[in-house]
Amino acid sequence: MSTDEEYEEDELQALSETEGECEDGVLQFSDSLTGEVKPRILLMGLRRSGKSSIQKVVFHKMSPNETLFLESTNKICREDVSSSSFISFQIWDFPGQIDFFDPTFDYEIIFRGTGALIFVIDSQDDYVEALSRLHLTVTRAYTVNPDINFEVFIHKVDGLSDEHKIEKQRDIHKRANDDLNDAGLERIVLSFYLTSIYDHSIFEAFSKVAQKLIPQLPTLENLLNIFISNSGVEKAFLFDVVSKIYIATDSSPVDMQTYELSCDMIDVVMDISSIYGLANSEAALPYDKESTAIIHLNNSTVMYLREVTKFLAMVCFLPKDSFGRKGLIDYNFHCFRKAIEEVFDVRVKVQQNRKLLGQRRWSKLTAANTR
Ligand SMILES: Nc1nc2c(ncn2[C@@H]2O[C@H](COP(=O)(O)OP(=O)(O)OP(=O)(O)O)[C@@H](O)[C@H]2O)c(=O)[nH]1
Repeated sequence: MSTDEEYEEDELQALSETEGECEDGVLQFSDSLTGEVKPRILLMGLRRSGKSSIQKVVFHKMSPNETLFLESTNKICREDVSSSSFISFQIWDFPGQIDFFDPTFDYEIIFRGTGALIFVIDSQDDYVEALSRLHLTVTRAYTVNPDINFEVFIHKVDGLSDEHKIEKQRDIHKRANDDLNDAGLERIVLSFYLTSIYDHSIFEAFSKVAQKLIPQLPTLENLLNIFISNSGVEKAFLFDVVSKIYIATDSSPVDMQTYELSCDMIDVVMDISSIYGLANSEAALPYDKESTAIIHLNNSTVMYLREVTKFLAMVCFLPKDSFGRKGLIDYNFHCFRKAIEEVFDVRVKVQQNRKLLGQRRWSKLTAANTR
């Protein structure tokens, strides 16, 4: 074990002891010592900017209107998202008022294991304070861990006209980057997204954030490219059916309408299956190996959904003519699924090895502490 890792574990151990009284789902550190280490996604931003709403809508299927009744978060809330074999990370929702100068908040430990930091800015509010907070957060995080992906969600854009949205994005982009340039930190890259929980933009933005944390992404894209070019398909997405995050697509550009249609198709399949398709009513998901759907659109395009793994589905768009060769498409899909399984097998093996290593470290640590 490297000295760095030893140091981090000592710190985590100390912190887990001080955070001992946390409730379920609220910050606890011991898992990272015993089990698989999942990349962290931090949700930060000012109070009421919409952090908890984003988490609830994307990962808990909460309807956007219900978020009006969400109470303010006053503790760091951690949640594991490991619904699919590829999407495996933790989301940490921070209370808006977190103070970097508070000695009990050890931001170094938190940032060290972070994959992405999402900073939420309420676009319907004055964002001067949010921008200075963004600057402080990003510079702190970058000094601890320069590998973090910094993602800025310009949120609640549902109330703005298209012109206004672009204007705000340009202004926020300019001001945030100017602040970084003034501090001599132009090497920090911020990515900006216009988001709202009232449409699909939040799912699209989260998809892009999650994709950056999937090490197998180039392989998946490659497989999708091979699949579409040999099957007469125009566009294919690989979806996590629970969150409707697309974890990969082929290399042609993504058009928002296609993405929205795919999300709607997944909703239709899940809704119909949960009403009519469940043989065993205790099954966790109304989705299994038999799940498949074909929708003919009125513009001669066919949408085709197939199950790939327990939690992944492929949704593709193809012209009606190409769908005539369904046998070929199904054969190619079969090959695609086999390849995905192989990628998945490698990942499972790596995870098992990591877990073993973690358990060994944990027993070493506890043995050392009891001595
Ligand atoms: N119009 C609009 N309102 C939103 C959107 N997202 C969240 N909200 C509203 O913003 C308010 C605050 O949302 P929260 O999710 O509680 O905000 P938060 O950032 O978690 O707040 P703290 O827990 O205090 O840090 C709620 O009333 C939400 O309904 C959005 O995309 N559009």
